[in-house]
Amino acid sequence: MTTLDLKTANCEALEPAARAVLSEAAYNYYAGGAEDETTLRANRAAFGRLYLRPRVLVDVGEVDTSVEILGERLSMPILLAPTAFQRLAHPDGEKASARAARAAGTLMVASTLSTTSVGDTAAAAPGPLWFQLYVYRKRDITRALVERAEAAGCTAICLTVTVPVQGNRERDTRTGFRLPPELEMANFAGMPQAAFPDDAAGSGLEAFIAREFDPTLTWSAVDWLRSITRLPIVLKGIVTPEDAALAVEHGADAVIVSNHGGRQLDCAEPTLLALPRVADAVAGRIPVLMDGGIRRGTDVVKALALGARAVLVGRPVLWGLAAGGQPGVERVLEMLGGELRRTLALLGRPSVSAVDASAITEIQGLVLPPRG
Ligand SMILES: Cc1cc2nc3c(=O)[nH]c(=O)nc-3n(C[C@H](O)[C@H](O)[C@H](O)COP(=O)(O)O)c2cc1C
Ligand SMILES: CCCCC(=O)C(=O)O
Repeated sequence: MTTLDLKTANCEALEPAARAVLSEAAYNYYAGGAEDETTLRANRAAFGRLYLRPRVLVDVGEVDTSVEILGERLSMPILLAPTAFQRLAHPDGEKASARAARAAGTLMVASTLSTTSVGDTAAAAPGPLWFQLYVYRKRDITRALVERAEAAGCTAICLTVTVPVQGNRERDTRTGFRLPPELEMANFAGMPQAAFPDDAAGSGLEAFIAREFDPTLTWSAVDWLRSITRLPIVLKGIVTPEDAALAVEHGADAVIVSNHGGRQLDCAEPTLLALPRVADAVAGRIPVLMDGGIRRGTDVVKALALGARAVLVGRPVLWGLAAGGQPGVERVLEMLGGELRRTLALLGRPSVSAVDASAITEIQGLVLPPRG
């Protein structure tokens, strides 16, 4: 990958460059979704159903993309979603992504299933870092993970609630997805949990999840988590108003509208369409974030207009990382941030807080919050 390639690409254009350097199994693990990948495609397609309503003759000489989330001021409402196994993409893996997030003035959510420990990731890029948590059958392990995240200085725990069992990822079954022997799940260093079961046919990750993740998890796990940490709790994977109301009731400090990038329940509703209903149920009591299919600055604006405080990006960061390491991820963030700034100017909304439902057209079948 040359610097020129990085300069000319947009987010989606980086995917082929990443594919060229990834193993077949790693590429398919990153790119893939569950079953027929209906939700994977629908997440992206939903953005095409919404159009923007530019206001003209507005002073956009200064455009402010900054936003505040859980007490942190970020340069833009674009965070790095938690994604597992980043050293499959590049030897610098999670450290490179965390440094790129820092350089861009935003933050990364470090996955439980990282190939770099949360302590090493935090040390590589001092600043705000959230830790994404999966709850294990063995609660001692879960508690130890939370303690490590706290010791590393993480500023929030992001509990992902979309994986009671793994989605049916046929690409990974076909490739027999597993980690190469030189990589481990570094948050479990020294524990049997650091490796996939070695006798599993098909996807090693699926066997690992079946063995370790707690499928009996209920809302009481959120109360338990609250009892063991004072860090803010962000619930990732809320897509219905019913669950949004429960999240607020159980003391969540923020929610992320997410269907796990179409990797878990296929045919789940695209997140852009779920977002306004969740935002409506939350009614401003806590911040609502969203992810799934964000590839352009206009996508970010559409999500903000439907009630999101900020968005997260998953796969584009992996493409940038694979194609160019830390500079590749920096380039992804620069492209998205630049597109966002230009979109706000063209839209006649000189700041993120000036974006409300009046920025988008109404589409039949979409329940939008009332016009601001
Ligand atoms: C390769 C890959 C690994 C992921 N690993 C995790 C993870 O460890 N924890 C988690 O909460 N979400 C994980 N996700 C889901 C992302 O956080 C995010 O919800 C999703 O990728 C957003 O959609 P996008 O890729 O279209 O931006 C992963 C997604 C991908 C593509
Ligand atoms: C399914 C849980 C493992 C990592 C992950 O979240 C993903 O691959 O999407």
